[in-house]
Amino acid sequence: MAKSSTIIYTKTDEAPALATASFLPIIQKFVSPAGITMETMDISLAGRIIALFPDYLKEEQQQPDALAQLGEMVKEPEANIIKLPNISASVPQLNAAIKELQEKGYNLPDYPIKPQNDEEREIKSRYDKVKGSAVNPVLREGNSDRRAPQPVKQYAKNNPHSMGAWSSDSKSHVSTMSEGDFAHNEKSYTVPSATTATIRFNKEDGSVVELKKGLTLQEGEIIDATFMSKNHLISFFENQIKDAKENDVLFSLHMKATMMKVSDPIIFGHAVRTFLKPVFDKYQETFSELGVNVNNGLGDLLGKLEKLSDDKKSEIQEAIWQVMNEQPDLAMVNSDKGITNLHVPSDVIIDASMPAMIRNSGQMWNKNGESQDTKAVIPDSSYAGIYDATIEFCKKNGALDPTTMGSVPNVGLMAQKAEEYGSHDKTFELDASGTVEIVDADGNVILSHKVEAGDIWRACQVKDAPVRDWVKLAVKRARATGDPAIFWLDENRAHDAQLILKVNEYLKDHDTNGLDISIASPIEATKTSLERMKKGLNTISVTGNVLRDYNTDLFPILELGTSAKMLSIVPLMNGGGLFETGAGGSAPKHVQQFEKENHLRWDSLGEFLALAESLDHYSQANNNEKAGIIAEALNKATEKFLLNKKSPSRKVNERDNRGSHFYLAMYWAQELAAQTQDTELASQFKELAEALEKNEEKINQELIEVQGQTMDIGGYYKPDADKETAAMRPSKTLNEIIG
Ligand SMILES: NC(=O)C1=CN([C@@H]2O[C@H](COP(=O)(O)OP(=O)(O)OC[C@H]3O[C@@H](n4cnc5c(N)ncnc54)[C@H](OP(=O)(O)O)[C@@H]3O)[C@@H](O)[C@H]2O)C=CC1
Ligand SMILES: O=C(O)CCC(=O)C(=O)O
Ligand SMILES: [Mg+2]
Repeated sequence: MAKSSTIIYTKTDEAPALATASFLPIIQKFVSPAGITMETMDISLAGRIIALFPDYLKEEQQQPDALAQLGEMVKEPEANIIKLPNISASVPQLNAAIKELQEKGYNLPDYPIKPQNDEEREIKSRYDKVKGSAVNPVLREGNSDRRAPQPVKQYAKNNPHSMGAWSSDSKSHVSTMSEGDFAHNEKSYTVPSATTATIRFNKEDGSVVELKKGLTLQEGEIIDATFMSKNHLISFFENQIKDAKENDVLFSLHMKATMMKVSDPIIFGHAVRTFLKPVFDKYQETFSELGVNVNNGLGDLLGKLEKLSDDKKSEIQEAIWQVMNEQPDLAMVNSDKGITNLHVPSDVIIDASMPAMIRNSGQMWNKNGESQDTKAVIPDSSYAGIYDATIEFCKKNGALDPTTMGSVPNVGLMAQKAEEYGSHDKTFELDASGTVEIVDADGNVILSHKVEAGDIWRACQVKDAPVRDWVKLAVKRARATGDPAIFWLDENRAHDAQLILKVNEYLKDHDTNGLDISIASPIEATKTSLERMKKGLNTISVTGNVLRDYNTDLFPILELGTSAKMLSIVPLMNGGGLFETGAGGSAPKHVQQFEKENHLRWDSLGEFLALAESLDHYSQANNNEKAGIIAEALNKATEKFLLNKKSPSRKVNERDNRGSHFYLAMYWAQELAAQTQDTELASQFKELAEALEKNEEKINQELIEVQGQTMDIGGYYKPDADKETAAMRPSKTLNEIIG
């Protein structure tokens, strides 16, 4: 049970976890006068791994399964959770985290990629629970409301970020499949009455495999099935590699291998294999012996070569470089270190990578560290069109102007593992040709596909209650803002056609008088939204789960320069509140900078916004006036923070994340001292405000003088808690004031 006096602040990974070590003590100081306890729950990758293996660990090493507990909590009306971004681990990240924990004395088993016996299969199935996007879908028992708050938008208009210029002769473009992909093979069905289904694979040789049993389907639920044809995918890659070479553009693959943890690493693997086909043809046997898993990227292959004798290693490395030379240049993740777009599946994540490319004149980095026109390869065509439409818009109109452009907030359907993002347990790479079918409890075949060996088949679900709630939230946002709302749904797509029937039906439950609510395909909706945006007008995008993810990086990155400044609320369907911080991730490169020179450029604005919403929700849910006043003061402090430009600098020896927290605290205390609704609170915070003001210079100095040195906090995935605290709270003066 969630206690009603408690707000949960999640402990996650990387930059957000570092920021928490500095910011949480400040929060605790400010909320305690309202009787609120801030409790942390550890959902970091390391924490989640440890929680999986109590039977392998010493008692003092064990940790409870905080994610499972939170998963229950979000269903209770008292839930009030601030959720920071966490690592959605690819296999290379998972392996690195396991290795770090093993080195710290945790007797954890290795992750068995190809389990050989029951014990290994059991270990793998445990690890698969923490792999990829394993946190967000569990916590998201509500739909999402993501937008740029007014002061943030105003700040961007007054202080525009750089936007790379676009020219009409840019060769950059999006390439996507025109047949054989998930989009083109999709079939969809709305369940008339509750049933329990089975996913059955009738193989060509006559054998039958039950891929999944006990799939419960609720009345009114939409279920889709589709597959990606391996043959079509490979010939698509072959054509695109050739085309990139001919047109002298960088080849760049954009996937969501973290969130789409089953399908997308396989697709990624096919890209690597196709790119290096002659090498794979020649050395397949050696690669199998080495246990190369190409789904983990070129990095895995190169790493495994280290096990070979020097001669053999050089021979294969030589062969790889030779093929790489003949192929088009790859977009680079890090040109200095020679890390390509195909090295690690979690290095290039489409939601963040495509907007970054668009903001950078449609260019990515080549091996010489120069930016160059790029072919963005997005195999499945379900959503690729929105990036194509945006790129074509920029070619025609030039870059958008942050000082005048409008906004595209989002209302996203994501509750209860909606759509593709809940498909992992129903995604299969097929080992033979045959027919995959979903069969209901009465033996009726609901959906069926003919497949070939190597195809990736998947089913996606969306329950009825989340759809109703999503429509309600869309109407609410349209009413609150007066802005037009567009449901981004394509009547020609099987799933969307089913959803459109529901949207039209459920809109009737609301007063939509005077509101401008329409339905348009994602491509048309992109065009309309961009045209309006250029004129300074706002358009609410009401989308499914994948476009929620894409749009809440795409538009914010163009509008605000980053999605870190988004307000990201999840009104939980049972009445609680989940407050996500920003729309971005955990920015691993910020940690690298921190370790190199003790400067953390993570901007906690997302945390400030989420915290204010959480306190406001708390105040209303518990009739706690003080919490409301503290929330309002925080919002005012955040405005002042923006106005006075106290965000972290990107450069060492200037104010970083820690210094930005100091300013937030000072402004927050000043606002609380100045308000007149609660004189007790005012007097409590007056002294604090004065102490912070008086020591401003000294604290700044203490926070900056520690920078410029390497920083070791005793680990990456599980840092040493004391070292982390010491690193993130280096100002003695500030610590004494905060306590
Ligand atoms: N909700 C969640 O839990 C999410 C988790 N993730 C996870 O995050 C990791 C990294 O993903 P990636 O796709 O690189 O996306 P990120 O959002 O972490 O990073 C992309 C870039 O955005 C900028 N950025 C994002 N947030 C901030 C911030 N608060 N302050 C300053 N800059 C910020 C940085 O750019 P620059 O430094 O150039 O300014 C950063 O390099 C992955 O493990 C991914 O799975 C990703 C998205 C959401
Ligand atoms: O859960 C994840 O892997 C990423 C989530 C994400 O990118 C988002 O919600 O915007
Ligand atoms: Mg995202």
